[in-house]
Amino acid sequence: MSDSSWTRTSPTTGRSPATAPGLLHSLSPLLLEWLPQQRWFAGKGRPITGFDLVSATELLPMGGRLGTPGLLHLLLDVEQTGRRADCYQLLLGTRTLLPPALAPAAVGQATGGPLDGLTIYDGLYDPRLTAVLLERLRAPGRTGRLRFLTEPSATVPAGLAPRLSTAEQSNTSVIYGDEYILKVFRRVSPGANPDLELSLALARDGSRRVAAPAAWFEALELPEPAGAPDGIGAEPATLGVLQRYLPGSADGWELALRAMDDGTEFTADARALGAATAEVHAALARALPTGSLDRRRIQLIAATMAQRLDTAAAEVPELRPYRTRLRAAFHDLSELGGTGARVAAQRIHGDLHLGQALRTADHDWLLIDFEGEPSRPLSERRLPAPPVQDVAGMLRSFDYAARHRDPAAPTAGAWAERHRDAFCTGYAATSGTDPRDQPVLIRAYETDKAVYEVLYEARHRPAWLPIPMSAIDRLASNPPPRRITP
Ligand SMILES: Nc1ncnc2c1ncn2[C@@H]1O[C@H](COP(=O)(O)OP(=O)(O)O)[C@@H](O)[C@H]1O
Ligand SMILES: O=P(O)(O)O[C@H]1O[C@H](CO)[C@@H](O[C@H]2O[C@H](CO)[C@@H](O)[C@H](O)[C@H]2O)[C@H](O)[C@H]1O
Repeated sequence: MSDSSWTRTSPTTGRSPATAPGLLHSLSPLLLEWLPQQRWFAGKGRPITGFDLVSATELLPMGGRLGTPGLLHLLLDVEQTGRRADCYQLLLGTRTLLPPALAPAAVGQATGGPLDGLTIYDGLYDPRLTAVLLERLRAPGRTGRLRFLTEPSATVPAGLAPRLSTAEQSNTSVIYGDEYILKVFRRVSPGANPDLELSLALARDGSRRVAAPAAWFEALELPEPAGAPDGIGAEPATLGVLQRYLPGSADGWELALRAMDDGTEFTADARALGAATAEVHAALARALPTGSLDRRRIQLIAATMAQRLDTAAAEVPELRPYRTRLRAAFHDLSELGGTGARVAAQRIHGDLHLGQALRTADHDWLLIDFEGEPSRPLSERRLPAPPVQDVAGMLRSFDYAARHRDPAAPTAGAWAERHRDAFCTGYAATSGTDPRDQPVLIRAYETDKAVYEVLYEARHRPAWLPIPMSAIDRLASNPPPRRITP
């Protein structure tokens, strides 16, 4: 590969003139090694073949006095196996000397260009830099192509102490003084990120089921890379959201596992979570556009699900013997479309599972992370969808919790059934619509989710593959969700 492929830049980048020349040239060799090691890097296993600098903004001058860090904001298109893959957001710190506490954040030492001799590191690890970011978020306005906005009803105090979140996550979050949490999106697409769009709509509707956004930032006027289906474009791209932090909260996954391990019941919580989910759905339907799916759209969804099954089966051989029987669920969905039935659709969470529900210190359930399924294009994630998709996600999650220690444990099936049932009962009592009365829809969405999970586990956690495989086995023999309680 020629050196020039590493230094190619868009002619219309939003970088500040002081940082542009040679910037990518000196960073490329470091990023080539560092990026694939990051948890949030989505293109693992495929070689990086080029970088394209979309924008570069100095938030704090680089190469200042000895010991003074600089902060450089980058949007970087990564090309893999010769095609543009994703755009990533990097907040790079620069120092002449890296203190030992920041060693785990090191990216490497730059040679040549404007960064020559400086140590480059992930700036989100550095409280001095994340304190600067909070100050920038508190003051609405523009810096280069970055725009910082605040929610008028929120007052974020100055000087809150930052710390990097240690949660396992797809993005990177910084907690400020136990009052606010800033999620910095790593993979960036044009348009409002549904995590901001939905949380804001819910908070403005008065919902207490969401951590209210107080400030956010976005990228403006970015060039559309040639031939990129989901590249950075004319619409502002959400880059980060500062939301209320819920100290002392625990997520539904931890709580369900604890209950499972202790042999205690979690059904009252499951019921309350079903009710909370129904409340969120009602608020989303009030606040954002709704619609109904016609025959063509239902059949398209069914065909897409069948396609995803084929893709997963091509990669995971364990799935192949079940393919024909699983397809029946998608066939039935398609037939449902053929009957002329219209299915109500609205904005939904899109990737709901127990880890996306936080139980506060006051035993109230809130939902977080409205980003949708990260592997799907943003445009698709923002379409109205049947709320039963979220219900199916949560039902899958109770099954995961039950089978987490031993997928074949004799008690697992009954535990899962009781909690799935309690969730549906809570949902039905609040919404007036019982998901168990939509067996074709719920079976199709549950099957689609289980297929997604098989692929997810095969790629990320192969030891967990038996968990969704046990569901595949069950779904292939077609029992619709059982109603235990009325
Ligand atoms: N508002 C909040 N209050 C307290 N903890 C939170 C809040 N939002 C997120 N978290 C914690 O951070 C973790 C990751 O958040 P999430 O939004 O799921 O990030 P990602 O989309 O990067 O995976 C959550 O599992 C939870 O532990
Ligand atoms: O955390 P994300 O929103 O990025 O979601 C991805 O990772 C999840 C695992 O962390 C994965 O969820 C699956 O495992 C969970 C237990 O760890 C379980 O509760 C979920 O039901 C199951 O789907 C999720 O699918 C994936 O998109």
